[in-house]
Amino acid sequence: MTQTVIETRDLLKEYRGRAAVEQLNLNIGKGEIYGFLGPNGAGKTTTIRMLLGLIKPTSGSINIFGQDLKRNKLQILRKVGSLVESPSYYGHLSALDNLEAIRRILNVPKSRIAEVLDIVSLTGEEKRPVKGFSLGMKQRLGIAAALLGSPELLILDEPTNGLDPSGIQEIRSLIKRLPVEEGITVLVSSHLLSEIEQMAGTVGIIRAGRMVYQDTITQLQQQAAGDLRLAVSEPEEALILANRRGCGGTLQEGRITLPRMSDVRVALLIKELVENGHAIYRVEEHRQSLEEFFLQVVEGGQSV
Ligand SMILES: Nc1ncnc2c1ncn2[C@@H]1O[C@H](COP(=O)(O)OP(=O)(O)OP(=O)(O)O)[C@@H](O)[C@H]1O
Repeated sequence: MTQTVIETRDLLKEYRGRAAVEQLNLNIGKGEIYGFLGPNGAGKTTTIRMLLGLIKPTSGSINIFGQDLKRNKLQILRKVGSLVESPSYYGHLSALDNLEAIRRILNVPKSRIAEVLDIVSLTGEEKRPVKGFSLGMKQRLGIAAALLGSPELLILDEPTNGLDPSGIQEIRSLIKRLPVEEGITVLVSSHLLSEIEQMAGTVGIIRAGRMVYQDTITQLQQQAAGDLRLAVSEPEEALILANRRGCGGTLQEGRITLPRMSDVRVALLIKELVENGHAIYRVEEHRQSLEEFFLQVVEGGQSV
């Protein structure tokens, strides 16, 4: 069984009596890339700040590496790297000098700087002043800084915000390599499903402070898969036959619309329709795009 790295129970954070995060039960397994999705103001940053011990939950519990964050904060946070909001630097200093300042605080070997520069593909750029870096390079330097302490868990809050497509691509491929090459578990937040879809194995969708969906990307894709549409010669009679088989179909614009069902059931239904003299003109799967599904989830129109 996969080891759990982050587990929250009924996490609640209130600001002046108003819940920013409510009944949040996160479950993140070791070596996962967990995509934490939600529109602006949904409560992602508030959750992340609680996970990093930057703010205290109003109630509920946070377990990281199997330990209670409240009781073992320092011990836990020593193994966590993070990038929350834009990283801050000394612009006039080089990437190397910026990393060196953090290295001294963390008291890690000097050789670690070259390692993290290599991981984020900034080797060769380390002597340039950071103020001349592109936004994407600055973000990568922020990730390098977060990796200096050889964390087991990396928490990134909207790391691609404001980046151009090539910057987004660089960060994405960097994040994807981390569990495989460095054995790091990653929690990455975003408000864009398209971005998370391409790197995360599991997603948690938060809406108005509450988790409304938490499962694998594969499962999310299956949920988004739509219904089946049949164009047949005698739709009314065909629908009666299908519903006698418990298919739960309806008639829409002269076509039979059926909820998602297994390939075997589809084959049996078609066979039976043909045997009963129906001509089948078309069998179509109407797929909802993942983005449409996501919007339905975050706008509250879909129960998942
Ligand atoms: N310090 C605070 N005081 C009062 N309300 C706050 C505070 N911090 C956050 N909130 C409120 O909590 C809710 C969640 O905010 P949060 O920043 O966690 O959302 P988010 O999902 O990270 O969104 P964004 O992507 O815009 O940062 C919002 O309604 C916000 O106004």
